[in-house]
Amino acid sequence: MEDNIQSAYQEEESRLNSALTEIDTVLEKLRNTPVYTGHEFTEQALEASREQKRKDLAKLRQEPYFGRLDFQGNDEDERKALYIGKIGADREQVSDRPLVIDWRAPVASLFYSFTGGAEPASYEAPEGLIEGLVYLKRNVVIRKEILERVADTYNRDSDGPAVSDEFLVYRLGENKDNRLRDIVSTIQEEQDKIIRAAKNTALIIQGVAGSGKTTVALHRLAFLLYQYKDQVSAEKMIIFAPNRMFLDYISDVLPELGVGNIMQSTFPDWAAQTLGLELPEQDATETLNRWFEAKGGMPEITEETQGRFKGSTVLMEIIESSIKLLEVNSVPEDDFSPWEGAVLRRSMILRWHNEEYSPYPPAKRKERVMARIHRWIEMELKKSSSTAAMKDHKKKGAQREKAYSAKWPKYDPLTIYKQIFRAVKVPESWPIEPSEAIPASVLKETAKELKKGILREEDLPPLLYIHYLLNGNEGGDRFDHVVIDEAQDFSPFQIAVLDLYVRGHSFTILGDLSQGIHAYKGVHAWAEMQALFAPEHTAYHALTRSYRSTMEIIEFANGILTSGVGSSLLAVPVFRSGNPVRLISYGEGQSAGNGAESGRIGDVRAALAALSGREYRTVAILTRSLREAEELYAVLTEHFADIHLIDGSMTEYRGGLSVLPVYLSKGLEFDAVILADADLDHYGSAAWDAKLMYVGCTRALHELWLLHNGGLPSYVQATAGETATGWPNAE
Ligand SMILES: Nc1ncnc2c1ncn2[C@@H]1O[C@H](COP(=O)(O)OP(=O)(O)OP(=O)(O)O)[C@@H](O)[C@H]1O
Repeated sequence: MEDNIQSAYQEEESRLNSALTEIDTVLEKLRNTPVYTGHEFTEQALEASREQKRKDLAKLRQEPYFGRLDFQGNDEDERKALYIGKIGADREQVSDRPLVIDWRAPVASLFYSFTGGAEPASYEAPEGLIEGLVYLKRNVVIRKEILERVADTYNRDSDGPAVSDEFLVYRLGENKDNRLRDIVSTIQEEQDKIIRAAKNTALIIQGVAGSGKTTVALHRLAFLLYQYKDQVSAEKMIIFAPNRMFLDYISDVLPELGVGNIMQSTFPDWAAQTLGLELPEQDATETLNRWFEAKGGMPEITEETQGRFKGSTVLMEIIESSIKLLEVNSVPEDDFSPWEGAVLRRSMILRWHNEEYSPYPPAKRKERVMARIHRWIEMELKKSSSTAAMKDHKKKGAQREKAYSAKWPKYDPLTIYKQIFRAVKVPESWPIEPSEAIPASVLKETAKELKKGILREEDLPPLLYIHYLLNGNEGGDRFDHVVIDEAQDFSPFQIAVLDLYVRGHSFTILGDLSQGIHAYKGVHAWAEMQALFAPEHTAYHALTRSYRSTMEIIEFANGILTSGVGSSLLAVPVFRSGNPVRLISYGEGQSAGNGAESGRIGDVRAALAALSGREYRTVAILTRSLREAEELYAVLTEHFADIHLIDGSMTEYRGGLSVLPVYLSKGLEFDAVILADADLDHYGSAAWDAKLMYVGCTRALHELWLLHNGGLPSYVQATAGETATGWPNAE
C-alpha cells in the first residue's frame, strides 16, 4: 500500500513538472508577443484574448489541476488520464486531450457523478451520450506549484467498488478562515446535479444546514457562464443574500472560480434602486428587534400577519385589479379646452389612450397622450388670429395643460400603495377601494405606518409590482439568472416580482425550512413558491447530506429538529468524528469563586479562552438577543483584544473571535461555537425557538459548547445522552 502511494506520488510529481514546463513554454510565447496598442478592432480583440490567456495561465501555474480521472470510452482503444482543473488549458502541440480540462466541461462531470462500481459510466456530451469505464479517480493537492498530496478515491484495479469519502473528510477537517471557499475538488454527486441543471428552470432546493447550498449556487453560476457562454453574461446575473456582511463572506468564491462581475445584492437594496427610493437604514434591524427581542417569545404568526399577507399573491391580485380599474378610468371626464374656442374632444383623447397607445403601460401611456395633446395645442396655436392672441393662448394653454394632467391619477408607486391602504385621501373619481380581502388589522397598521413614512421590507414587493405594472420593465433589460440564498425568508410575492425581471424563469432558489426563523414573512412550504411556476418550468431538489459539522454536532442538531422543530428533514452526516457536544451549567467549576466574574459571564469568558486556545481560526459566541451580545462584548473586549461584535449593520465579516445574536449567524460558519444561554429562560418550547437553536448549533464545524443556567428546553434534553457534560478538565 505504502509503495502504491509512493509510486502514485512520483508519477504525479513527474506529470506536474511536465505540465508546468508546458505552461511555461506557452506563457513565454505569449509574453514575447508584442502587445497590440493600435486601433484595428480585430487585432484589439485578439490582444484582449491573449491578455486573458496570460492571466489564466499565470493563475493556472499555481494550481494547474486538482483531479485525475482515467477513462476509456467504449469507442476508444486505450484509457486516457484526464486532468481536471479550475480553468481549462490546451496543449502546446495538437493532442487528443487538453493539458487541463475545465471542471465544467461535459467529460469532467464524470469526476463528480461517478460513485464507483464495476458498471460502465456515462456522461452527456454535445455529440450524445458517451459510455465507458472509469479506471481511476484521484485527488491531487497542488499549492503554489508544489504537489502536496495524492489520494485515490477509486481504483478499479485495487479498490473496493465504491468511491471513498477519505479525501472529502480530510478537506472538511480543515479549519476555516473568514471566507467561504470553492469546493471544485470535492463536489458531490447530489450537488453536481444541481450545478449542471438546465438554465431555464426555477430550481427550488431544500437543503439541510451545511449541505452546501450557498456554495453550490455559486458553482452553478460559474457553470452557467461556461455552458451557456453565448446566451448569458456575468453582468446580467445576480445573487440575493440576506445582508451585506454575508455577501462579503461569500465574495471570494466566484473570483476563485475565475468568474467576475456577477451582481450581488440584498433584496431591499435592489428594490430601492429599482424604485428610485431611499430606504431608511435602520429598517431591517428594527424589524429584527421587533421579532427577536420580544419578551415572552415570538408573537403568533397567521396569514394575517403583516409580512405573511404582504408576501402573498392575494395582495398581488388586489394590486393588479386596482391598477386595471385606475387605468380604465384614468382619462379625465371632460373635453380638453386650452382656451375659449379650442376644444379637443374626450372621445379623441380616449381613442389615443385606448387604441393607439394601448400597448404601453399606464404611466407611459399617459406620457404619450399628454405629449400628443401638447402637439395638438401647438397646431392650434398656429391658427391664432394675431400675435397677441397667440401669446395669450400660449399662456392659457400651458396652464390648462398642466391642470388637465393633474386630473389624471398620480402614477407613482408609493402614492398608489398608500391609496390602496387608505393612508392618503383618494380622489372620488379614482376607483381605488380598500379591498375587503385586506385584513382589517393589516389595513390599519399599514396606514398608520405609511402616514409616519415608515416603509418595511415587506412593503417592497408590492411597491415593485405597482412600479412594474405602471411602467413596464423600464430599462428593458432582464437578468439572465437569479440566485436567491436563504430563500425560506423570501415570500412568494417577492419571487413573483423577480420573475418579471428574469428571462426564462432562470432561478436557483435555495433554503432550509428548518431554519425558517423569519416565518413572519417567509414561506412555510416550498409548494408556495412552486405554485408560481408552470410545472415544466420548475424543479425541486433536496440536499440531505451535511458537510459542515462533525457527526456529533449533526446528530445533536438532528435531535433538535425531531423533538423541537417537528421536522423530518434530518441531516445525514459525512463520516467525520470530533469531540462530543458539550453542555455546561453556569457556575459549576471553571469560574466558581472568581469574584465579580463568577457564573455566567465568567463561564462564557472561560469557554472562549479554552476554545480560542485550540487551533481554531474562527470562534463565535451566539446569544439569544442583540442586547445580550452587546453586553457580553463590552466585558469580553477587555480580555480578548481582537474580538468583534456583529450587530446587523456590518458590511464586512472579519472572522477570528465574534459575538453575535443567533439570528444574525445564519449562513455563516465557525470552527467552534459557544451557544450562550441555551436555557429555558432564553429558548422556549415553541418550534420557532427550536429553529433558532438549530441555526445556532449548525454553525459549528468542529466544536459546539452550550452554556446554560440548568433549565434546558426539552428538545435539548431529549438529545443530551450523546453529549459531554461540564468542563473538559473536570471530567
Ligand atoms: N462537496 C463539498 N466538499 C467540501 N466541502 C463542502 C462541500 N459541500 C459543502 N462543503 C462545505 O460545507 C460548508 C457548508 O456549506 P454552505 O455554507 O454552502 O452550506 P449551506 O447549505 O448554505 O449552509 P446553511 O444553510 O447552514 O447556511 C462549507 O464550509 C462548505 O465549504
